[in-house]
Amino acid sequence: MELTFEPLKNDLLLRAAWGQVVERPPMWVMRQAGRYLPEYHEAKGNRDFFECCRDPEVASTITLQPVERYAGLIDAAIIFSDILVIPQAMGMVVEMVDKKGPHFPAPLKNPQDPQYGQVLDRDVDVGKELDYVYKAITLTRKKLAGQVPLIGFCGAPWTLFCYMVEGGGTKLFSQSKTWIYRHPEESKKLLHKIADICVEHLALQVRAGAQLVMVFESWAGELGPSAFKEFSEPYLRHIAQKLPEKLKSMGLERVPMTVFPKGAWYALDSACDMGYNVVGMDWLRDPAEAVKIRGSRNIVFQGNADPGVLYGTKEAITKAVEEMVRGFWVGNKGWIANLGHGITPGVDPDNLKHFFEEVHRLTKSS
Ligand SMILES: Cc1c2[nH]c(c1CCC(=O)O)Cc1[nH]c(c(CCC(=O)O)c1C)Cc1[nH]c(c(CCC(=O)O)c1C)Cc1[nH]c(c(C)c1CCC(=O)O)C2
Repeated sequence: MELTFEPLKNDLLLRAAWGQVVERPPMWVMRQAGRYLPEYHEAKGNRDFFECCRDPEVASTITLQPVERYAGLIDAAIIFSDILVIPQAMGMVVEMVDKKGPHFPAPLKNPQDPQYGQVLDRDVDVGKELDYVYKAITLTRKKLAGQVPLIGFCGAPWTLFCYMVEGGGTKLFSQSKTWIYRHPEESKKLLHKIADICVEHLALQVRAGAQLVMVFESWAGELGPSAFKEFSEPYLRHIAQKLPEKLKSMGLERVPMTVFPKGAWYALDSACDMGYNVVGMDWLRDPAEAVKIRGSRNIVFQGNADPGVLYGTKEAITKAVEEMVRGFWVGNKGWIANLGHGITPGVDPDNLKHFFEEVHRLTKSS
């Protein structure tokens, strides 16, 4: 049951993500639909964040805002949703506290916490629980009318696990570390359960119209190399392996897959072998060094300017773009221009325009 939409007028992102030679690098930025845009606040009004995610009309409107503002420059839309919809689908309560971020009133305390057993045993009907995401994706594809491809996403198991046990953002990761270093087997059971739900959620997003999927491992950098190998990598691999199988069983074509193991600079080499087409990276990594590590593998990089450079001058932004272009843009392939993490509140939207224009200017004839 494949839905049909208007053909893509701009498929640059998809061609680049498959590793093809392209006329210029595609570009978009993480969190491009968000708080730095005045029109975002207008569309959101005084609604709660998750209320906006659950309303396909509002979610699609917000998704389209950067595509409209940066028309002709931006090469992708990313569905307005959140990584924390998976813990919600698993039965946990998650609130978004204004200016503070996500809050779980009842995080998973330890393996004896009855909620842990409930979350593990629960037979999650992902299609039903997250139906609003799929409706928002389908509606967004219709509204996009082929302008640019639509990206679907999920949080990676380790990152979602952190939120589920910490109850929100954290600097110490004390609960997450207590779990993995005191209860490794119980932690892995939960990570595995989350990974299976990720596969299902991504597959259903593709069925609804997502044309590339991205897995956000935002807290990868909290793990050292060996803990990453044990508590993050196996689940990232699981997703990359199972998603194409799942899509096939649903009669759907495969889509390019991106992994973003933020902060895990030591894992770049293995990230190139995890089964993903695209590997995202933050600004701690020098582009030319990353390209060296990749070697001859047909992996595409995504990133990686410091999002904070957008608080700077136009000259500073130009310099950051020049560094990326010099390092990443070799042989007219292998790079999707982006920031190294999400765009932050308070950035002047015109500075993002300058960022996009400079990527264009500096890559058009090379
Ligand atoms: C860790 C994480 C979350 N959510 C997400 C991640 C992974 C990426 C990353 O590492 O940043 C992913 C995400 N969140 C959002 C998107 C939408 C699409 C897009 O990129 O434009 C995406 C891809 C919207 C959002 N998700 C959220 C907002 C802000 C909501 C608001 O206050 O209006 C938006 C636009 C809220 C959110 N959601 C989350 C946090 C920590 C916060 C709050 C604080 C913050 O942004 O610093 C969890």
